[in-house]
Parts: sequence; C-alpha cells; structure tokens
Amino acid sequence: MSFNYSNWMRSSANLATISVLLLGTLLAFGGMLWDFKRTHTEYAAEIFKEIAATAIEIEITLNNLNSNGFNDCSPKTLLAMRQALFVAASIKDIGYLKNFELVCTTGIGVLDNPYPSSLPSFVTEKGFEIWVDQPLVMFDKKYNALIAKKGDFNAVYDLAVLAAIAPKDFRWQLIYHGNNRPNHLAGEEGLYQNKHGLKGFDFSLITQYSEHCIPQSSNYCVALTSNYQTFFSIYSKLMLISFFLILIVSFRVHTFVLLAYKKFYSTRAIVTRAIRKDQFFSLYQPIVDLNSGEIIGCEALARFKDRRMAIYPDQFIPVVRELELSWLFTEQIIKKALLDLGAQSELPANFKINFNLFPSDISSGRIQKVIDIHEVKNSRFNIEFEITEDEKLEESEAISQLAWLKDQGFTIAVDDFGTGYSSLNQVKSMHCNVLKIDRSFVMDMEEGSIKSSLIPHIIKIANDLNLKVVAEGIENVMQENELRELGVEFGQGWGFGKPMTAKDLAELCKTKHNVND
Ligand SMILES: Nc1nc2c(ncn2[C@@H]2O[C@H](COP(=O)(O)O[C@H]3[C@@H](O)[C@H](n4cnc5c(=O)[nH]c(N)nc54)O[C@@H]3COP(=O)(O)O)[C@@H](O)[C@H]2O)c(=O)[nH]1
Repeated sequence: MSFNYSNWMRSSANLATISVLLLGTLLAFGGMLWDFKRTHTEYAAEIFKEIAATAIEIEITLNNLNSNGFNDCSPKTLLAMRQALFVAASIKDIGYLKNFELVCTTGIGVLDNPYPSSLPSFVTEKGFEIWVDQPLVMFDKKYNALIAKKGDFNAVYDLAVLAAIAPKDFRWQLIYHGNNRPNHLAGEEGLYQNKHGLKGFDFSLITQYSEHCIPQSSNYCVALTSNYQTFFSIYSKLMLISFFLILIVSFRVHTFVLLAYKKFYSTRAIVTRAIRKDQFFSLYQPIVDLNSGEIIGCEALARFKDRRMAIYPDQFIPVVRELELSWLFTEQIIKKALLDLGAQSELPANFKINFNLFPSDISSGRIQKVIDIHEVKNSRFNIEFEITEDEKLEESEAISQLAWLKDQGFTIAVDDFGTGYSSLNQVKSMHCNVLKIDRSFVMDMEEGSIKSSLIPHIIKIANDLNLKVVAEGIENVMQENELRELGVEFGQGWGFGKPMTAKDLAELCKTKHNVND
C-alpha cells in the first residue's frame, strides 16, 4: 500500500492544531481557575484584614473605657464613650452596662428602660463576650450587628461592612475558633465545614469551596463558596477572548505546520537530504542478448525510498539537475551499484553495467573524476555510460570528453534514441558504441504504428555506423521476436524483468531467463 503523503501531512497539521487547541484551552482554563482560587484567597484576606483591625480597635477601646473606673452612666462616662466612638473607625455604637443591663449608649444616651443583657454567643480567649447577628435599630434604621463586651462596656460592629467586602456572588462565613470549636461570627451560618481545623487552606475544584485560616495571629477562619455561575460571570469575557485567540493561534499553527511540512518534504528538500545522507540506491534492469537469451548486462536505475515514501526518477532527476548536484549523485550511484553487483559472485567478469550520465557532467568535464572512484578502479565489470541526446553534447568540449571516456575503456550508449533532437550525424560525432532505441518505438509495434515503422531505418543507420543496437521497452514475445528478426541484437524491458535488486538479478542470470520462458 503506498504512503499517502498529503493525507499524512494534513493529519499531522490537524493533530498539531488540535493539540494547540486543547493545550491552549487547558492553559486558559487552568489560568482562570488559578486566578479564581487567587480571588478566593484575596477575598478571605480582605475579610481578615477588616476583622483583625476591628478586633484590635474594640479591644483598645473597651480596655481604655474600663480603665477609667466609671461606675455609672454619668455625663462624664457618656462623654468618654462618645469621644472613643468619634476616634474609632469601625465601631458603630458603644454601650455601658450595669448589673447585666444596658444603661446607656452613645447613640441614645441614658435609656429610659435599661435593657437586660442576654447570654453571649461565646467568649473569646481574651475574655470578650460576643453576641453575633444581633438585630438592632438605630435612628429608625435596622441593622445586624456583632456585639463585643468586656467589663462594663460593649461595642457594636455593623456586619454590613463585612458583607460589603465579601464579593457579591460568593457565599461566606467568618468563624472564630474558641473553646475547641468553631463559633459563628458573621456571614452565612453552617457554611464552614471545618475541613482542616486551623491548619490552613483548601480549595476544591468541583465545589469551589475554600477555607482560609490565619492561626498564627488569631483564630479566625473564612469559608468561601462560589458556583459555576460565579465563575462564568467573572471570566465570561476573558473566556470569549481566549477562545478566539486560541482559535486564531490554532489556525496559524495549522498553516505553519503545513508550510513547514511542505518545505521539509518537498522533492528539493528530500533530494538534498538523500544526497547528503547517501540514501539513493539502484535497482538493476537486465539487458539481454536476443539471440542467445543470455543476460549480458544491466542498467542501474536510481531509486529513493524511506519509511514514509518512495520518489521516482522522473520526479527526482530533474531536481538533482536543478540543484546542480548531478555529479555527486552519479558518483554515489556508481559506487553503490558497483559494490552491490560486485558482491554477486554469479555475475561474470565481462558483465556490462550501464550508468546514466547527466549531459552537464560531460560538457563540464566533471566526468573525468570517474576514474578516481575506487569502486570503478577495482571493478571486474565493463562499464557503459548512457547519454541522452542533448544540446550540451553537441559542444566540442563534450565530444572530446566522450572520446576521453572511450580512451579510458568505457563504452558509450546513446539513450532514448529518437526522442531527442540531434541528428544521426551528431550521434556519429559522439563516438558512441551503442544505440538504444527508445521504448516509444517498440511500444506500438503490434499495431504497426508509424513510429515503429522507423525501427528498420534506425537499425540500418546504426549498422552503417557500426553501432550495436539495444531495443528498450520490450514487454512481450511478439516484440522480442520481431525485433530479433529485424536484426536487433540486444533488448531490455519488462518482458525480461523489471528493475530488481542485485541479488535477484544474479539469480535471474543463473537461469538465463528470456521472454519465451
Ligand atoms: N541521470 C540519471 N538518470 C537516471 C538514473 N536512474 C534513472 N534515471 C532516469 O530516470 C528516468 C526514469 O527511469 P525509471 O523510472 O527507472 O524508468 C526506467 C525503466 O523502469 C523504464 N522501463 C524499462 N523497461 C520498460 C518497459 O518494458 N515498459 C515501461 N513502461 N517502462 C520500462 O524505462 C526507464 C529506463 O529508461 P532509460 O534510462 O531511458 O533506459 C529514465 O530516463 C532514466 O534514464 C540515474 O542514476 N541517473
């Protein structure tokens, strides 16, 4: 099954996009939760700040008043109480009590009917009696108060101040840990779950319940709960912005990944990497003596394949040329093929190996480096170079390079004869030994096409020029027989074998396969 590269590329880009989407969402949501948790802590800290300041103020105020030694509600006592109220920031009212009855307050003055004191809700470690959630009326205004009493005086604290600090959508409770139990101070009674005693802080993601205590300085704890609506009401705008940002980033990642992949897996990039890593290899197509059926040689045909894909010569050869890496490429192919085939002991010493050359390597003279290749120097085979008809090969420099190659003992074959533009005269001047008839002439022989009718003329001219003829693209017995009858000596094509590994070629040589078998 062939590897679908563009599907794979798209899937990878989709995967990257989904990962960014998920990761972005996770980070954004995590960030908001973290901030939400921070908000809880911040609100708790605000409540602590207020209650700590109030506690200190009440403590100082009541201690001062008690230290004066007042024993009735005289104008002097009331004046001292009013002065204390004036400088206090949180205390709303101060009362004077005698024999467990409230006798006067800063707000009303001396009461006509003293007010009997009830039992306190609890007593703090410092001896303050505390009454929580006391409904009071002052100047016709009702309010809920917290009352703290020490000695003969009490102080009234308006709970609305705390309620204003606590956030609107949050439910909260402030407690005081005393007498080994949590005592309700303010907020919603029953909310505090005493999960950790005084040990510290808890934040549960599911319920969004948190407990905050400050055991170091006092025994206060705050329980805060919020619901999903609270969360969404705080973060809905941010969520919307994050969502669009993540979406934009994800789309950009998709485009970027696709571009990066396209660049990384472009034929140019693959060819460059393959040459750098010496990844090209050859398969070998047998060349057969049509009269004896013997395999007398093979053509090395370059291939590229990695674990993802295969690229074929029609795609990579033009790129090799474009990248001007032709000689490096040819050198790697020659070395690898000679090593590969050299290892096959069944292949005889006079076996012919054909290599394709790039015309530019001939005209530039780079081809002369061939004799320096170690594998060429030590090869037992006859090496033949195939050249395609090309403008560059008309130049005198190219022609002298071809002559030089022949002097070195290599033979030259004109490949794909009939498809290029050069004339037979030029073929003659190229000093070649072999003429390979292009497979487009052989292809339609059965139908007697115009092109195939030219084969006898090509053979005649080749004979006149003393060139051997190889017919390419022989796929069936009919073509083989007809070409043999026309006097073609050698043939190549799928009928004798498709390009194969060196080992398979050696096996095939042993059995002397031909198309009739
Ligand atoms: N410069 C280099 N060029 C190279 C090298 N390796 C290959 N090539 C050139 O790439 C072109 C395509 O080659 P490939 O895909 O390998 O195709 C070859 C054969 O597989 C194919 N063939 C052979 N017999 C048949 C057949 O019976 N039917 C059929 N449909 N196709 C057949 O023909 C190609 C061989 O062509 P040629 O080289 O003209 O003999 C091709 O132009 C290669 O030359 C390289 O290392 N260097």
